Amino acid sequence: MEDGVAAKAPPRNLGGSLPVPNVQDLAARIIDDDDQLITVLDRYLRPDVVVSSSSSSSVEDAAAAITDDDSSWSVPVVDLGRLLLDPDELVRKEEAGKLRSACEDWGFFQVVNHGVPAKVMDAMKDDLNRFFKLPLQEKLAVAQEAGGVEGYGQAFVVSEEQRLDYSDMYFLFTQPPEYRNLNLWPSSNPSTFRDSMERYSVEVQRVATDLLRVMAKNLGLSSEAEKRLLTRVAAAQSMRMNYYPACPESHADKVLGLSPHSDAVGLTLLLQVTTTSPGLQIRRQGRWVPVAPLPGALIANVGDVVEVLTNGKYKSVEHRAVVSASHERVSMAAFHTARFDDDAYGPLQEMMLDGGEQPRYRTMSVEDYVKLVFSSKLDGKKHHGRHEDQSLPLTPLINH
Ligand SMILES: O=C(O)CCC(=O)C(=O)O
Ligand SMILES: [Fe+2]
Repeated sequence: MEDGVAAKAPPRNLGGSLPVPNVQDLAARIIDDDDQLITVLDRYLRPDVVVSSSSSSSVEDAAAAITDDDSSWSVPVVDLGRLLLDPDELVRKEEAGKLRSACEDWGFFQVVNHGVPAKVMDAMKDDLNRFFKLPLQEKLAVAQEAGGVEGYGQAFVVSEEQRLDYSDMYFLFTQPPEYRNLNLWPSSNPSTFRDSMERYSVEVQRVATDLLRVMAKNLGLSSEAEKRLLTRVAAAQSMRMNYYPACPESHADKVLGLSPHSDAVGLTLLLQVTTTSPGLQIRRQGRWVPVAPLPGALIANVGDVVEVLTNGKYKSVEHRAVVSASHERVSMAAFHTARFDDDAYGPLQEMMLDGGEQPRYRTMSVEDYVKLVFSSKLDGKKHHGRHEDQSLPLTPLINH
């Protein structure tokens, strides 16, 4: 992708999901009768999963799931204002050190003081809450089309046997503006949705870019390699908006809001739209660790693409969402990626040459990679992660 060249609309044949029931609608019609529930929720039940703390109704309860240890289980916090703007270089360096260890050791961190105006965040949250509260028929005005990935519906359902996630989602390409399919953006209800999304999207892409610049410095990349990192990781953006209805008490710990997965993108910035009800958990040292929503923060996480570009120095981390017995929950993930016409995802030369390392991941065209992602189910860490296995033949799909 050359600078200044107008982007073409994304390919329309990226794959799609099998149609599934609307979970918000299903939850609204559920009667608290155990026999009936088992039938209605059959495809959502996870006999193989122990969902701890899912029935907790408050942030405190979720945090309490990790009481035996201490703050070493809370996700690190990075202050972006301090990182970029503090007049004292030592302070900036100290914050950059925090970002480095967050990337190397956690793969997840909360970003505070990020400069996204509170009114931009609040308007986005309000419009999203309003959207999900609309009657089903109105939401279906922006429903996913058969074979498409954008719109209101579900993603990653590839078989009738698959266990389903207890959530609905609304997915849109947001950056560059040429990627937008405005037919799938509400125009009149909520009437401010498009405007809120435009403003929020620009701000969040700026936060991703700021973070990546410091990450490039932390990795010791040249300005050339930094540019490549930014093009591969923050040239495009899509939003996945998630709605998790409350689930009857007797079943809330038997379903999952979102299956364990790592994000198949460069860098994710997640907004916990609902801050009063926890749900996000990350896998760390074999345990599921809840991430308590910090009001106003964005939660950043390293995606599979950054893992590939850094040749495994920064690793993506598995996470999932659990549901509450008493509260609905809304979240919004901003995914940052390359543009579709960028050539390929693969380890950056500089990330290998420095340590004289071999590439540990295959190089794959961006479009093939995205198609692979959308045609699979969410199932832990995979895609490029799979190619880390040294026993796999390292056959580049395309050379570059
Ligand atoms: O709802 C959450 O907290 C997690 C959402 C998420 O992981 C995703 O949309 O990829
Ligand atoms: Fe995710």
